[in-house]
Amino acid sequence: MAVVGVLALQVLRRLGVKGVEIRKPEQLESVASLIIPGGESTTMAKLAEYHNLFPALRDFVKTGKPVWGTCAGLIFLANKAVGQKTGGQELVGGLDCTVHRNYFGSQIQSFEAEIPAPELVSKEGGPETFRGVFIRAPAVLDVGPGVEVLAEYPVPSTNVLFSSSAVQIQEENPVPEKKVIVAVKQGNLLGTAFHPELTADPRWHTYFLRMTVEAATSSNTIDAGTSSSIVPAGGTDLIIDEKRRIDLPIFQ
Ligand SMILES: NC(=O)CC[C@H](N)C(=O)O
Repeated sequence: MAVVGVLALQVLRRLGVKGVEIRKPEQLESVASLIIPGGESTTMAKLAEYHNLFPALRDFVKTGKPVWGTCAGLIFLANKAVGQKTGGQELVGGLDCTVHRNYFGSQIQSFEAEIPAPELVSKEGGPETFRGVFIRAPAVLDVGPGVEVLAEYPVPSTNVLFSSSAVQIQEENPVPEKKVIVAVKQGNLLGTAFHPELTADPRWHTYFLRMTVEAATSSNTIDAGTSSSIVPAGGTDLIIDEKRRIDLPIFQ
């Protein structure tokens, strides 16, 4: 869990953005947006409970400031999760969708795939697809009306998935390719089932930074002034104000 958080911080650093680790509820008051990274959602929930972070995290979501949940973070953000350990786990909620915690199976069924994401490409440019790294990954089973689907993984019909997942494919009776939702957006909430910080492609990060800048600008928390620009791989400039640098915290 910590490793993923550190990797995520490295991507932000590469992009010239300051990330801070959130360990106490009051730290959430001074940040413009929040990334809830991957890990193991049951353990993360226990830690969040122990540090009394759930009420502050829910309040943060309600402020409308951008929150990005990736992998276990996506599970955290979902209104509903299935496939949980006995006794379930507390969720932050806010993202109107149902996720399956281990949709693609166990650790050894982790995989990588090229996935199209038209909305990401329209904002960040670059190749039509991104490389999705799925590690014991969740998937979104259904979404509410206000949720935009940003990426779907066309599960190859030869793939035999985890027996208790929503899709079961028997070899003697192959079903046609099924599209599984792996990235969603609802207002300022972003959810991804994969690990973008494990690839060299910064576009999901710059996409979220753009959301952060836009939200901060519209709520007038950024002064006009000297600004530097981040040029993501896609080529589109992302303007980040240098005077009041945006803190992008990693909750882990
Ligand atoms: N890579 C991940 O974050 C895996 C998440 C894991 N399936 C969970 O339940 O938390």
